[in-house]
Amino acid sequence: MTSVAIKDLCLNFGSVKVLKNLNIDIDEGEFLVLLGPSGCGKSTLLNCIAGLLDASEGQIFIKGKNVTWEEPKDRGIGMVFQSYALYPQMSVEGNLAFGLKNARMPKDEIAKRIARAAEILQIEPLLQRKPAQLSGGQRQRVAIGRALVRDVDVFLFDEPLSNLDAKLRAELRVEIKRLHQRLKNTMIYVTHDQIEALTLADRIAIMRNGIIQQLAGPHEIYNRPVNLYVAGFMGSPSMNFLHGELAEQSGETVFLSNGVTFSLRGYETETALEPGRKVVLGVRPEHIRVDEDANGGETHEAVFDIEEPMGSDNLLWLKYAGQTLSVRTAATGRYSHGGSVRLGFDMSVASLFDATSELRI
Ligand SMILES: Nc1ncnc2c1ncn2[C@@H]1O[C@H](COP(=O)(O)OP(=O)(O)OP(=O)(O)O)[C@@H](O)[C@H]1O
Repeated sequence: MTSVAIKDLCLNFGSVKVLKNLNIDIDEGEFLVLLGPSGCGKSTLLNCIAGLLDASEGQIFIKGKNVTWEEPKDRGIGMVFQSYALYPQMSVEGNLAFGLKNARMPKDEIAKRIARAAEILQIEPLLQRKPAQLSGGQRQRVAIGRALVRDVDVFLFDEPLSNLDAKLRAELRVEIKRLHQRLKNTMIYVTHDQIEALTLADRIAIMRNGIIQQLAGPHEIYNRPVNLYVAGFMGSPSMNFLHGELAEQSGETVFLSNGVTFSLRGYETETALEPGRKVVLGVRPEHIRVDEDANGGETHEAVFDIEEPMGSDNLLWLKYAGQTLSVRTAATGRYSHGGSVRLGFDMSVASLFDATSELRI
């Protein structure tokens, strides 16, 4: 069943169109991540769903009810902000109880809900402390608790982990995933961190300039990006892009780039690969094999520039066909600047894009 439906949603700030005709159906219990660069409209979309901003056009439905003009408190949503938004003069317990007291909930029900949230989030020992006496991670847990006690259908998170250091961010990320598995609420989560998006999401909506570029599962987005933008945005370091054109040689379609020929054997597409078409070949750093691993099939000689050890593996930066390539490999310390490295490209996991439309072929 659909939990949140966004229909033809537009939002303008004066003459600036920030959200452009968005349509999304979010299933009950789904974890949807809104991902994109700063300024693409993620928070604006979340705020529209929350009712903190009014839509300029279109409608928002939550559990089948049109909530486009409902007050935030009547939408059945709980929101968690990056800034925690806790009341500094109140204890953790006071912060958790505040909204419920305002809604005139009976005391014993409030106590029951706080006890449950505190148990789920493991903040029982902190209930009498003030926010200033908590670490960043503990504060964010309390902020999540405040949404939890409201017993809402939909949780909205606006970059909840951005203020935390890397280690804590990774820990809380796992806790949020666990929380979702336990509660099975619908969650909509804004971030610009692609690791958070890939690890948490059932589906990711990649946004750019107020438009959704691709809405799909993490595997699909990473492996079959619909256009050059999504391909370049997901993955660190970015997918390698080689510019060139399609050609036919000995009855086979090949890719030519700066005088180098690549066989496209293994590349799956339903589109005709017409010779002469200008294209961009995209290959992820982990999909290029080096040296002995590259044996078998077509190989290419690239020139080694530098190596970046990443702990679990290494990044090699190479020059090939006048372009820079990054390659992720277990091999280390073997190469010297200017030396040659043999490469094998696996076309079954590569991406081809039309150079003009930038769409996947
Ligand atoms: N109140 C406002 N008035 C005018 N323009 C605004 C207002 N709020 C946001 N914007 C603009 O709308 C665009 C989208 O902003 P939004 O905060 O939704 O982006 P975002 O993707 O969440 O970015 P970030 O990750 O930096 O928070 C930006 O260009 C921003 O400058």
